[in-house]
Amino acid sequence: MTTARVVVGGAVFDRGRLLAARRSAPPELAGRWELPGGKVEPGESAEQALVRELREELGVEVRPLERIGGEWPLRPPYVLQVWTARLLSGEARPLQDHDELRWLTPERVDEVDWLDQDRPAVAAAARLLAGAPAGPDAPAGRCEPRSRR
Ligand SMILES: Nc1nc2c([nH]c(=O)n2[C@H]2C[C@H](O)[C@@H](COP(=O)(O)OP(=O)(O)OP(=O)(O)O)O2)c(=O)[nH]1
Repeated sequence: MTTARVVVGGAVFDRGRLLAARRSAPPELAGRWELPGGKVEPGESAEQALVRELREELGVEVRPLERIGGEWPLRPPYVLQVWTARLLSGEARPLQDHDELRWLTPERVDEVDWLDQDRPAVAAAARLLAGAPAGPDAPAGRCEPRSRR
């Protein structure tokens, strides 16, 4: 049996909005929107990987807050786990893997064509951002709905 490898996605919050990133590659995913992130490397925690990936891909510094409950299969052996994160500094730019970024308020989160595997986590993130309970799989603690920088 192959061990699952984790891809960590970040539900990045800033001033009441969620960051969405449009993939530019590979061809089968290009044009669809995701929670930016990437593969967790050996010896790294998911939070460390998220901080590294968002620095590389978007040029921002974030602080991971908490994991959104659940895990979603990607192409084997990868599974997607999602963490909420607060934007600490930098202005997000599509430096790598993406060709467009958008900051979405919770009401407008459905405006973009999310990858199917991201949709449950995006819905949970939008509920957290709106200050509502995130459902049965929600993390026990509350996530700060709005960042204060
Ligand atoms: N980052 C990210 N990847 C996702 C999401 N949903 C989803 O299906 N994927 C897929 C796309 C890729 O096949 C894989 C992650 O690859 P990646 O290209 O973002 O990761 P990486 O930066 O570590 O990749 P690499 O260039 O080092 O190979 O997971 C998501 O929400 N975030």
